[in-house]
Order: sequence, then C-alpha cells, then structure tokens
Amino acid sequence: MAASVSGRDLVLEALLMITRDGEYSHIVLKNILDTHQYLDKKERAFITRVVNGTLERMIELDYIINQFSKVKVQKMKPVIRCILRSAVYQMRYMDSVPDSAICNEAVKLAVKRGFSGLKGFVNGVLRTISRKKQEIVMPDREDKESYLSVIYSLPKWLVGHWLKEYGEEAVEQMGTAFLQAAPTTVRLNLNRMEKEDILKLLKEEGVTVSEVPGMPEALYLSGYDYLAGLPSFREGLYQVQDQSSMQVAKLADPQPGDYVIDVCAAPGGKAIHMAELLKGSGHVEARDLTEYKTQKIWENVERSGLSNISVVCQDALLKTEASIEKADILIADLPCSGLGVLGRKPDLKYRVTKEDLTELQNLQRSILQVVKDYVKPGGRLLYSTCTINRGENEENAGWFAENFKEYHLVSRRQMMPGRDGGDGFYIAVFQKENHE
Ligand SMILES: C[S@@+](CC[C@H](N)C(=O)[O-])C[C@H]1O[C@@H](n2cnc3c(N)ncnc32)[C@H](O)[C@@H]1O
Repeated sequence: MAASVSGRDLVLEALLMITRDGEYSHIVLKNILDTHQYLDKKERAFITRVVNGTLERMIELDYIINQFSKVKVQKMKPVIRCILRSAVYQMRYMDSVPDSAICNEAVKLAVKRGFSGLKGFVNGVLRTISRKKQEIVMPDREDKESYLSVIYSLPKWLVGHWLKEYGEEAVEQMGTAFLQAAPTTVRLNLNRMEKEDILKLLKEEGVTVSEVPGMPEALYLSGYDYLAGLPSFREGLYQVQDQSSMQVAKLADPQPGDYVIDVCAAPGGKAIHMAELLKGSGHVEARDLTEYKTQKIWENVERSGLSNISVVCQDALLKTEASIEKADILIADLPCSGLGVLGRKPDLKYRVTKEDLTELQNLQRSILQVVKDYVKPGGRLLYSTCTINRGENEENAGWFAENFKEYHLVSRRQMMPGRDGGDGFYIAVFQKENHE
C-alpha cells in the first residue's frame, strides 16, 4: 500500500481482513502497524481503538444500523458494512471527531473503494443515525437473551449458555468487564532485577505503571506505543501474562530440583514462570504442537535468560514412553474455547460456536488421558483453561477424578472477569497417590 494511505483506509482494510477473510484481529493489527511504521503514535492509537472497538461492539452496532437502514447489515457489501460499523462506533464512543466529519470520511472511503453509487446510501444511513441518536431503541429487558446480547455485544447463543450456567448477574458482570479496556499485565522477572529498578526503567521509557492488588510480582502497563520495542521488554525483565494465569505456577508451588512438564506451553507464560520459581534448579520441559509455536516459546525463553528450561515440539495426544512417571509437576494448560479472554480478543466471540465447546471438551479429555501417566507417584497435575464453560472446566475435572482413581482433586477454582480482577480462568489441582 502507498505511503499516503490514511488511518481510515487501514481501519477498513483491517476490518475486512478480520470479518470477511476470517483473519485474527491481533495478527492483522500487528502486521498493519508493523508495515506502516511511519504513522505517528496518535494515528496508531486511532487505528487500534477503532478496529478493536468496532469488533467489541459489533452486535450492538449492527443492531443500530439495522434500525435505520432498509438494507440489513448481513445483506450489505462487506466494504460498506465495515465502513458503516466503524463510523457508527466512532459516533457513539469517540468524541474526538464530529459526526459530520465521520460521515464525510465514510462517504469518501466508499467512493475510493469503487462504490460511488452507494455514497448517498452511506451518507443517508449515517446522518440519520447521527440525527436520531436519542431515539435508538434497545431490545426490551424482558427478552433477556436479546437484551444482554445487544447491550454487551455477545452472541445470543453464548448469552443463553451462560444464563443457564452462571445466571444473569454473572453475565452482566462479565459483559461489563469484557467491554472495559483490558490492561497489559506483566510478571516481573525479579531474579534479573529488583522491582524498584524495573519501575525506574519503565518510567524512563515513558510507560505508565500501576500495581496489581495483592500481587507484588505483577504490574499493569499502559501508555506505550510498541511493547516489544522497549529495552526493558527486550532484556527480559518481564513477561506478558495475565494475573489469573499466574496462579497456575503459584498453586503448583515447585520445589528445588523438581522436574516439570508443560504439555501445551506456547507462548511459554506458565512454563517460564515455573522455571523462574525453580531459581536455576530442576528443569522445565516446555512442549507444543508445531515448530511455529515452539519458536514462540523459544523467543520468550531466550529473552528470560533462563537455562533450566528446554523447548520440545511434541503432540500431546501422542504418548512419549520416556516421559512416563518423570514429572514432579505436570502442567496441562490445554487448548480451550477461550471465553475468559473475550476482553483481549474481540473477534473470538464471533468465531466460537456451541459445537466447538463439545469438541474442545473431548480434546481436553483425550490429552489428559495421555499425559496423566507422565506424573510421578506423589506428583501433581494442574489442569487449566482460560475459559468460562462448565463442560470444559468443572465437568472435565469431575470426569478426571472419577476415571483415574490414582488422582484426587486437591483444589479447583473458576476465576471470573469483573469479579476476580483478571481474565476468566479455571484451575484444578490433582495429587497422584504415592503407592510406596
Ligand atoms: C492455552 S494455550 C497454552 C498457553 C501456555 N500454557 C502459556 O501459559 O503461555 C494452548 C496451547 O496448546 C497447544 N496445542 C493444541 N493442541 C496441541 C496438541 N495436540 N499437542 C500439544 N500442544 C497443543 C496450542 O498450540 C497452544 O499453544
């Protein structure tokens, strides 16, 4: 794309790649910002905000557009649909640009993309929405599923599923939390540098820092342009990891000399945390399915400077005989539906289907059935997911305890967004009996 390309062109490009072509929002945004490094900080922030905001609120935006447009959103050309969605998002949630300018820019963009014949339509729909802002009617609260779906931009099937499993209050709490800006949470590598010195460095780099309540080893970071470009990041003084996810290594409580196997480790958050807690002793084997994923672990391990961790490309569904009864601690942080991190991955809610939940529940059981044999007698297995779904969480933990009697459930916890401070996350800790 030419260097003269504007922020709005890039917003449109990104939304098309995500909603029409099915690409992942975080990858699309990263590629666009990497390719257009000449953009200033303000423009980059604008692109990120409009793309993420439009995705976060897409169900609500479509509902509003459908109230004022004869052609329904699903029947529109993808380009027009994306232009309207992002324009309505800006009108409702950003004060920096007046509505008239948002309309003009949207019309220009439609023309630039070859839709001159639709400029009257784009202009008409947007100006009507701008004029009738106060007359927008939300679904009746009595129709709980429709109401919560539009208010929190959550797919209706998911609202129904969560209403059944957790109740209305929990859905409102989660819905609200997912729409709030999710801070970047990092875990400090205090083996490398004292917290005070890391704080000083971050301040010099212009990063805004705040404390994570009750977790002195963690910080919330904001106000930076490109985290991976900061010297403090490149030197491995911290790893990006949510506070809920940090609970896994804390609960695992590794002892000096322990052997740890993490069967699904990319990008390495929990495996690296375990290696740090071992303070140079013991060993962590961080495994994942593909070369691409293991490379991601390597990049983080290299930055961390740890030497008691190795990275292995290994399918967790295939048993490795050499690993049988080798691990003091086994981390099974398995692929899941990710419903606890919808606040960080705004496009995920449109991808996950009800059928996926069952498929993932079965995949998790298949993996657990294989990797349970890697634990030494007397060792521990930690099963975790970043989701909020009883099938993948409580039901699977119950199934495991029921079917593998050599294990007993020590503790389990469902962390909820909006209630427990971090992402939605589930952890079950199992102890394997010692048959000596
Ligand atoms: C929830 S993520 C792991 C996050 C990681 N534990 C961390 O803390 O950074 C699940 C991982 O499982 C991996 N995975 C999926 N299927 C797998 C399989 N059959 N064998 C090994 N890894 C698999 C995915 O590539 C993904 O990286």
